[in-house]
Amino acid sequence: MGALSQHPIPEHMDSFARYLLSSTPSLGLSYPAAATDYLKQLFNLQTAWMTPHPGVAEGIKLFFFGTWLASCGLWIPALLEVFLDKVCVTATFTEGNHSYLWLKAWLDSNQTWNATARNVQVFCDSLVPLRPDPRTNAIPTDINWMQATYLPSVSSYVRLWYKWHPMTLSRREQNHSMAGHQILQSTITIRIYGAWSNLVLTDFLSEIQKAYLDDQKQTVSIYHREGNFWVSTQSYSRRDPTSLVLVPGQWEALRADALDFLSSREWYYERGIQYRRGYLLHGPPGSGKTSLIRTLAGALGLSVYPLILSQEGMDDSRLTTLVNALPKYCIAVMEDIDAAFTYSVNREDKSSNPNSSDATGKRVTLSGLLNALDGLSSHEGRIFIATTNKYGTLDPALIRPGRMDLHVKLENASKDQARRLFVKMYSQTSNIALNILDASSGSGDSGSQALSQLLSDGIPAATVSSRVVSGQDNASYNPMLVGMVHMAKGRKLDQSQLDRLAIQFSEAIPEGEFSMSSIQGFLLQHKVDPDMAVMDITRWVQKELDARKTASNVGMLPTSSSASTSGTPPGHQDVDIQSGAKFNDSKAVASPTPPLTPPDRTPAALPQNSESKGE
Ligand SMILES: Nc1ncnc2c1ncn2[C@@H]1O[C@H](COP(=O)(O)OP(=O)(O)OP(=O)(O)O)[C@@H](O)[C@H]1O
Repeated sequence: MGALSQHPIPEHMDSFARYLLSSTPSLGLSYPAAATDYLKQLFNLQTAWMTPHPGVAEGIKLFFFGTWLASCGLWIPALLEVFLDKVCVTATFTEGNHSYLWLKAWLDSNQTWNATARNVQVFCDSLVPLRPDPRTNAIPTDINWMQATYLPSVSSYVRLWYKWHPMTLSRREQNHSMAGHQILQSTITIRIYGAWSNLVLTDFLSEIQKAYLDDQKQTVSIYHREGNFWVSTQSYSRRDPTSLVLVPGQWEALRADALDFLSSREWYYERGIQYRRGYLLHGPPGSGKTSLIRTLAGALGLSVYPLILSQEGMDDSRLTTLVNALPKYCIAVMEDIDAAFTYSVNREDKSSNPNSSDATGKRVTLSGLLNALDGLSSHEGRIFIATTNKYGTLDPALIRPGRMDLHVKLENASKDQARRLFVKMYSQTSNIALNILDASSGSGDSGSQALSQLLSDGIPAATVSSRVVSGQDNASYNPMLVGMVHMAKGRKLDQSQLDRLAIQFSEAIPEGEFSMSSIQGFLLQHKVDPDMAVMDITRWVQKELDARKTASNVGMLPTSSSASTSGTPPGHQDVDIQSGAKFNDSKAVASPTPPLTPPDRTPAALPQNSESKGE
């Protein structure tokens, strides 16, 4: 304590002690003697403690400075965030969500981005629409050309401009668990600077959505099931509706009905009717059911969601989950709906077939399917399309109006369809593909070199083609190529020559005997040689009919392919989508100028809410 007395009591402490003693008489101290001593000791003790070794004092200062700096590291970014929140808009786009595809389509079509992109990850996709080459500003014409698209590299920043606003993009990737699978999920965050209101983001979103929709006009996306989710896995170029050779008016009527449905949301809401539409496409194999769905999806600009009812692991509850997870405005497809149930698709037939469940013991039941189709969730703009080759076996409850509103019957090729398919195949616009392996050029890949070799061996193109495909080979002829060879450009036909050959061709095709796909297959064998196709058709038809007769004799095939079509399910009449006449009446359908009445909204075509499901 001796050291403590070295420190003189400061003036202000003295006055403070006086004040303290006057205000706290309970301490029982009298100033100055005892109290002064007491305070002196107290003060000296304190100052001694606060006057450590100079090195320690510096350390303490350093400690406080470090703490201050560290707190700056916390509050400066927080303050910056508050500031940026005021002047920037930040938005995140996660892979798997539609908005991510919008952003990607916008980036793909953004010329500044494509011309200035650095530090990027490159993707190559043959189905992305071709963009002009930034160097030449021209669309690449080489048909092997695949469009490269860029995304910012992971963890890098990219700077762009959006309508006079600086913008940054950054991309992250994270492992994400989905239905037991680890999926690498990418997230892109954009920040638009100088955006005082959210309107800039609204503008941006509508711009990127438009870019996506513009792309979608050229391709159709197909989604697939991953557990209980839908993921986009594929896209394909839209099919030109004119390449689909149907009964006149059939395509136009179906398309008009679907377009009218898509623009009739209010109509459905006002009447309290589920805003959904169902189409049932039925007809023999190869009559174009799948092609029609794809073409329709392209024409409507909707994505396709296949509901594969017989897929392993699919049961009622999963089906309902998947149907509920469908987005607004899409096409859900149930192909070969009859095959979903290995027993008859009829509620009366309750015989439980031991083969009817998959290895997991799960399967979809008819009641489950009906419940999923009717569903409690909103069906906002969904189009359900089912296909079948066995129309007659389907349960009436499944295909009644309200579930399957329009039944579209596709048939084996008529003479008229065969003629139009021929014209389509050999019209000059389709010669584009024929230039790929132009043997006469002698240049190019090994395929065309092989063909050049054949030609230089003195075998005329048409001879090789026809000998290989027409089965005229004799023992001494050992073709080096089996199947259709693409020899050279086809003979150029003017319209009258083409029409004349097409009529000759169609006259050899028996009405309603062959599927469109088998005729297409035949024509593909002669794709550069229309004359040979006409010469060979009679032989081919006879061969096919003989083969059928043989097969039917051994009990493998019905004598006529028409027998394989379906019939009409009990209690149901087909609705002709054009005229309201029975769809079974092919003559009415084939009328060259079908009346295009408005899509049916007759009471019969609307859901019968009162009808119980799955009874
Ligand atoms: N009406 C048609 N017009 C043009 N091509 C057709 C037509 N029908 C079928 N094809 C062609 O035949 C092939 C098979 O057609 P698609 O798969 O659409 O038939 P499908 O009726 O769905 O057959 P399946 O019942 O066996 O699934 C396709 O290459 C398609 O282009």
